[in-house]
Amino acid sequence: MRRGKIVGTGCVTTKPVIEARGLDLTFQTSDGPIQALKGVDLAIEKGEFVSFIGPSGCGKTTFLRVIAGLEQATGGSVTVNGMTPDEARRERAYGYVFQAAGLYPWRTIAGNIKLPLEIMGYPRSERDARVEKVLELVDLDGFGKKYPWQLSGGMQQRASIARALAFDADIMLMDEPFGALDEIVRDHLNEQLLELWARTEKTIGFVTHSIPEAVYLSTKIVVMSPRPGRISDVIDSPLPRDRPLGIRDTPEFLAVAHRVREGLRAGHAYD
Ligand SMILES: Nc1ncnc2c1ncn2[C@@H]1O[C@H](COP(=O)(O)OP(=O)(O)OP(=O)(O)O)[C@@H](O)[C@H]1O
Repeated sequence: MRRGKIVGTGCVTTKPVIEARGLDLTFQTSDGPIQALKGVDLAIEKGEFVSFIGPSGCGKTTFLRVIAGLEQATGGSVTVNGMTPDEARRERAYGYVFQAAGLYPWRTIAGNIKLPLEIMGYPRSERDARVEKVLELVDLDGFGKKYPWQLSGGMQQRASIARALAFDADIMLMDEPFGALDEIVRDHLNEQLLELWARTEKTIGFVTHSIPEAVYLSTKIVVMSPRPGRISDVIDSPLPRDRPLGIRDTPEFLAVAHRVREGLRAGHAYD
């Protein structure tokens, strides 16, 4: 059994869904080694919404890619649902959302969402049922027959989230999915993402540059600093899970945002 509960002497402990221990990653480049991650320790529990925030080059994307098995660590370990990242990738343990929506322009929205399911050999009826379900989850029901260019940027990004949801994995890894969108659209998508998270109870890892976005979305905020990339603070949010956008004006929210900002400032002291 790869995942689940460890039952000890009368107490039940749930294993973290994602766990990194002493994680190092050094890229060998023609200009010499680049230490992208150093001594990263982190445990993410089931159902958490974890944001990674830090200045450019601090290793946020690299960390997400290591979790996803798209980069190999050069030291330490990572487990995903108790598996190596490579095994977890093969078992489709996560959905991955990239910075750009990356939809094929010659395929309809439904066709884009279906593509990975087709490659994996899912039967047609199953594919159609899944597409309908995920379009509804991202509030795009009725848009399956449209082409990407017929949708706004925010809708395209929602379609790419739908594509990542199609395998119904428990984990979603999202690399700055709303970075290119204007603030009003972003606010709306943040609200929708929280609703989606509440409905599906997924575990989410989310990269962002935005302090308000990190604080609004997360149950845990991981502040990272560069050269070498490491974790400088981990903040467990005291905010309730049910969060109207107005929560951003409350003293509790501003206190968390202040701590994130302080963590980022401390990280910049390495410059
Ligand atoms: N494939 C690679 N080969 C060599 N160096 C790399 C590679 N990928 C990332 N790096 C380097 O590793 C460091 C961390 O990069 P990474 O993209 O993870 O940072 P980031 O925090 O996500 O940055 P940003 O916010 O700009 O996306 C940077 O110095 C980057 O140049």
